[in-house]
Amino acid sequence: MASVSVSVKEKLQELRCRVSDLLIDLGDSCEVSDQDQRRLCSLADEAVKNIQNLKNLLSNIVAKSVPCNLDTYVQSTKRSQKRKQSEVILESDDSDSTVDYNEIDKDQKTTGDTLNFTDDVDIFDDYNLDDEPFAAKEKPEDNYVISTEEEEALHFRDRGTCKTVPVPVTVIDEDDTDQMAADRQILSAEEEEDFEQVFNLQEYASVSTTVTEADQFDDDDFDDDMLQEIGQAEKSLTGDNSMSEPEEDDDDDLQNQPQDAAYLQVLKQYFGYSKFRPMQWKIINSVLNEKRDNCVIMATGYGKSLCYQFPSVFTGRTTVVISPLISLMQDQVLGLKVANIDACFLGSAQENMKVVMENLMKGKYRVLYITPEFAEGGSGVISELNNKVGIDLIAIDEAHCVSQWGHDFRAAYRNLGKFRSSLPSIPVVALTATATMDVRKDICRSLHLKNAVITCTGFDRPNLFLTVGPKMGNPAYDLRTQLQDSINKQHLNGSIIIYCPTKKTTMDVAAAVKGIGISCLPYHAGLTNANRKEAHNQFINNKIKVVVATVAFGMGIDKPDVRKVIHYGAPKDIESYYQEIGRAGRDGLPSSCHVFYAEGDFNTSRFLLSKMTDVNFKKHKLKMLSKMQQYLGTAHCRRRLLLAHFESKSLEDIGGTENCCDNCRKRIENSRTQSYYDSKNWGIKPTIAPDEPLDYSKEARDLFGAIESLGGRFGITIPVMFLIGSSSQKVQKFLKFPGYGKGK
Ligand SMILES: Nc1ncnc2c1ncn2[C@@H]1O[C@H](COP(=O)(O)OP(=O)(O)OP(=O)(O)O)[C@@H](O)[C@H]1O
Repeated sequence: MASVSVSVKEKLQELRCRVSDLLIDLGDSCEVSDQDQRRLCSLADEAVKNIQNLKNLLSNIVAKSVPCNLDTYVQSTKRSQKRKQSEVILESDDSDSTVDYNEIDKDQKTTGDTLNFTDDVDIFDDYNLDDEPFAAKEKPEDNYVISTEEEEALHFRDRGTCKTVPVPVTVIDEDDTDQMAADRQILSAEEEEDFEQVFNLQEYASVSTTVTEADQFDDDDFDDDMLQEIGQAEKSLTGDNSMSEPEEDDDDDLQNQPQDAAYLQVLKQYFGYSKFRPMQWKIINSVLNEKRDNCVIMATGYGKSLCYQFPSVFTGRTTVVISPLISLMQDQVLGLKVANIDACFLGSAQENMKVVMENLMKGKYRVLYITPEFAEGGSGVISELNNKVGIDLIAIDEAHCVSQWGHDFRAAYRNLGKFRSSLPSIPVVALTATATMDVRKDICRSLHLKNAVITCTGFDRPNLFLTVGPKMGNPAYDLRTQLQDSINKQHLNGSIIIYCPTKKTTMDVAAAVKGIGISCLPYHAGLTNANRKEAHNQFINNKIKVVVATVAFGMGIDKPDVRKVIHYGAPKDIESYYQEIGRAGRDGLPSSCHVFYAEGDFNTSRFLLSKMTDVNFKKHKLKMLSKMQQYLGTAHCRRRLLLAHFESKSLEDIGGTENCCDNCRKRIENSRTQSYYDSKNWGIKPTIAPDEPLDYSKEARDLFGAIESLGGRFGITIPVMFLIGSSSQKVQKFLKFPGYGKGK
């Protein structure tokens, strides 16, 4: 008998990756011959049979050892690596990239050794979460043991009951072997964000079964009423091209600034700001002087960090910050140290843990960062800190992770309510940039906030210009216009992030960008830690102006001069999109956000959703997906559509200007043309009505009619020539066919 090894799970993971890649490729493919269709079908049938065999085998193994539902087990292989992990292979080449288990050090394990988890081995908080934005991580359960035969069979070897299993290996592209080897080397890179969607869905699905009726809600879609309201607001604003200013620092009334100059002095001395932004002081005051809980929803880049960093710098006590990412915490600690504020984090990447703990208890640090997993088991440390030094507040950053209905659910966040209850006298401040009404309620309820002050600054980022365009599938061709500035000028003023949905697209797009003469680097979880750090540093330090990345890149990026965020492929949902474009224009200067998309971009998501068993959750995710589709396809103001997801208030004052979005700009230009025609009394109408979406249904019907009439044998050119009644030789033989010249 042998413990089930990481490589078994990796194989399963690879299998999942291959299948998902195939689906993505399929989404983009256009024409497949009948013969190829048949071959594909028979290969797919064969693969399905083999997967069934694999499931049966796993079923036997699992039934012997761990009582769990097989489907859940197979589908959540990735999560299982953390939850039921029995071995971890120690890394050799890049200590940063791997697990830093104190327990391993003690046992003096060496590279290549395996570590069997037992109850005494506490791996809490020991994953490097750098690349695992919101991976659920839980204390592993006991080992379970499988036979050598079973394990070998799981390695897809031709043995025993598993004779038919080898097929998945043949599906792996040779080109991908390096990539997979890289994936194997780094435990944290297993969290491949290409499949984040799959895992999130599965995790949601498994968790959502525990949702009580009270937890469920009906999320409003962008229904007709809402679109009508948006349309009316647009009409009322047509012609107004003044740029609405962000509600920003100008508001200097008494409520926004402290009476006592001592606060402003600390603000200046440590943070370098001469005044608080609106709402910052209100939150700080309610924590420091009223000891109130707070739920803070602030637009991206508004200044949430100061709200929790300031209090303990002022009092000389400590603030505990719970944050989802080690890299984010490392950046923040570094930033604070530069400002001469002592800070630390407790987690795997912390060296000299003993010294840090001693200093912590002596009151050296103003800000202590921990992960939610640490909080789960670390309330003892925190209450000791409170007794010895005093804690001003517990801040829960990215608090939307607490909600299953948000876009980045993380299981350990769900347990922070218990952590909070164990320290009832310390005020809690939950902060996020993206929370709908229901997510806000979920945050307050799950974190057990008491009589919380709710602050919402509004979500609008008026300096971001929003546009959408078709994705033709050739990145170099598609991106050329968007990157024109960079091509023309040697030194682009500001930086660009290009987001792609998969690792493969990331590499393709990066190659295309390089091909058109712009230096850039890719960033995704399949690269080594060193490569990712390199890309990150070069981007932050302006050595490269363009980074092409999956969504793994960006959380905590506070680069002020990102001038463009481009999505090459539809974003996952509105909330993720809002968060991702939040990295543009943080200095408040005009910046733009463009999405290239094609209808097929949603195919994979739809397919995955169709497999979900939890009806309510599936419904919710489908709504989120269709909202994103509506955003991309709308002829109305995109900004209002985007904000309508978060705001319940009237959107009349928002957007509608030339600098708002492509649709508003078009509408204003058209209305100008209309006025011009009117002033000339020419009686000619512009071809496009100023405030109405265009109806091309007749043209579409005619085109389909022409395609049908011609027997569906041609591309688009011949049917169009046929429709317009062309006299070209090419359509001469079709003159008598029904529909010829119908579109003249
Ligand atoms: N009172 C202030 N005056 C001037 N600048 C400020 C003030 N407070 C914060 N900032 C600046 O605002 C920027 C954004 O701050 P911060 O990173 O805290 O935003 P955030 O709300 O956490 O954004 P995100 O949700 O996108 O991470 C930083 O560059 C910070 O220096």
